[in-house]
Amino acid sequence: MLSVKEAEEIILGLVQPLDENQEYEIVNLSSAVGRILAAAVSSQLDFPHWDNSAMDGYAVQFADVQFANAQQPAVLEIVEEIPAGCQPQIVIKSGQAARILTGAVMPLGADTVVMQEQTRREGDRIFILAPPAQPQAFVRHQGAFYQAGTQLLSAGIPLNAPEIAVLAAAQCHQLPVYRRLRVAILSTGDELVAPEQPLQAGQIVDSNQYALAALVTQMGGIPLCLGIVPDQPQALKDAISQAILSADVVLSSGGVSVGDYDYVEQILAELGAEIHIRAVAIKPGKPLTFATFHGNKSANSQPVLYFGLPGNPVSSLVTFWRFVQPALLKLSGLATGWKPVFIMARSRDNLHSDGKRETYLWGQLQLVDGVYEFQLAGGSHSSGNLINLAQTTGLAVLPVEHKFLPAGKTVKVLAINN
Ligand SMILES: Nc1nc2c(c(=O)[nH]1)N[C@H]1C(S)=C(S)[C@@H](COP(=O)(O)OP(=O)(O)OC[C@H]3O[C@@H](n4cnc5c(N)ncnc54)[C@H](O)[C@@H]3O)O[C@H]1N2
Ligand code: MOO
Ligand SMILES: [Mg+2]
Repeated sequence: MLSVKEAEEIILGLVQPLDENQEYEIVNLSSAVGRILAAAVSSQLDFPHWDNSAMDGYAVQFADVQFANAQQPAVLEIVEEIPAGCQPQIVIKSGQAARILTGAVMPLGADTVVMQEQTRREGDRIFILAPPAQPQAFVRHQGAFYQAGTQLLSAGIPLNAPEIAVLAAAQCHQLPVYRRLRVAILSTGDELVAPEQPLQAGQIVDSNQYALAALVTQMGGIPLCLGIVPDQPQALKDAISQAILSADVVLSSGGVSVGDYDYVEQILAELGAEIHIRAVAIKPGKPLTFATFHGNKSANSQPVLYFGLPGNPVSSLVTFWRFVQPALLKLSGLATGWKPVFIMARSRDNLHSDGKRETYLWGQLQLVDGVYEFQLAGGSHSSGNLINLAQTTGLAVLPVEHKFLPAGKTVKVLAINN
C-alpha cells in the first residue's frame, strides 16, 4: 500500500496547470473576484499619476521657507487654490504659495508642501511658522510607486479584494482569468437516496454528493452533479463515460473497497483508464482510487483526473481535503499556494491511533494568544460518523506507528479553509 506522501507525489506529479494560452476567458473586473489571473497585467498609468501633495497645506519653494520659524515666519502670497481633481493654472514664483489639498496636483514652480498646522493664514497671505524637513517634503512624485508599462500583477495569482483594488485603480477592467474547472460528482450505491426523499428501512442519505459539490464550489469550480448511480456495472459505466466527457475532474464516492458491489476500479479499467493508485495507508480513506483518462479531449489537453473516493462520509471528505483539493488548486492555474497547509499546534486532548495507517483526526484549529491549539472533535472518530464533522477547521495527523500523542504536545494539523 502506498504511503500518503507517495500518493500525494503521484497525484500532484500528474497534474499540470491549465494552459494559460488556451484555457482562459476575459471577464469584467466586477466579476473577477476569486478568479485566477491567467496572464501578467500591466497598466498604462504611472502611480502616482502626477506629482501631488500628501497633505492639506501650501505648495511653496523650499528656498523661501527653509529658515522660517514662529518668531520670524516666512510670509508668502497665496496665488491659487488647488483642490484634488483640478489642474493648477499658475506657476509658483519666489514669494508665492498655492493653497493645496491632499492628493491635488503640485503646481509648477513649487517643490515642497508645508502642512497646514505649521502655518497661519491672514487673507491672501500665509505665514510659515516652521521650516519643512527637506526640499520635496510631502510631495508624492509621479511614478514613485509604479511605472506605466511594467508588470503590475503576475500570472497565477488569485484576485481578491487587494488585487481588485489595484486593478480598479489601474483602470484594468477586462482581465484574462483561467476558466473554472468542471468537476463531475457522482455517488454510487443502491442504498442511497437524496436528502429530500422519504427514507425506507436500510437506506442511507447521499451526503457525499452535497459535501463534494460544496467543496468544489468553495474552491471556485463548477460542480456537475450527476446524481446517484446504482451498483450495476453498466449503469456505472454509462455514468463514468458521461462524466469523463464533460469534466476536467471526476469525483465518485463509494464502491472502491473489496465488497461485492464495489465496481469502480473494474469499470475504470474497462474504460481504458490508467489506474495509478488503488489504496493509500491513510485513515480514514484507505481505498482511495486515482486514475487518469487520456485522449478524451483534444490532443494537447490534459488527461481527465478520476478520484474514486471511499464511500464512508468522513473518508470522502478527508481524502478530498488531503489529495483532491491540492490537485484542483494546482490544475486551476494557481502559481503558488496549492500545496496542503500544515500548522504545528498544541493538542488540547490525548490523540490515539492504531498506528497502522497515517491517521487524520478532525477538530478545530484555534489561535489562542498567538499560539495554535487543536481541539479534537468530541464523539466517535469513526469514518461512518459525520455528525461531529461540523465546524472542522483542522485535521491532526498522527504518522504511521505513532499510536499516542498526549494532551499538551505539539501535533501537525492540516488546515481546512471553509
Ligand atoms: N473487508 C473490507 N471491508 C472494508 C474495507 C476493507 O479493507 N476490507 N475497507 C473499509 C474502508 S476503510 C472504507 S473507507 C470503506 C469504503 O468503502 P467503499 O468506498 O467501497 O464504499 P461503499 O462500500 O460503497 O460504502 C461504504 C459506506 O459509506 C456509505 N456511503 C456510500 N456512499 C455514500 C454517500 N454518497 N453518502 C453517504 N454515505 C455513503 C455506504 O452506505 C456505506 O455505509 O469500506 C470498508 N470496508
Ligand atoms: O478508510 Mo476507511 O475510511 O478507514 O473507513
Ligand atoms: Mg464497499
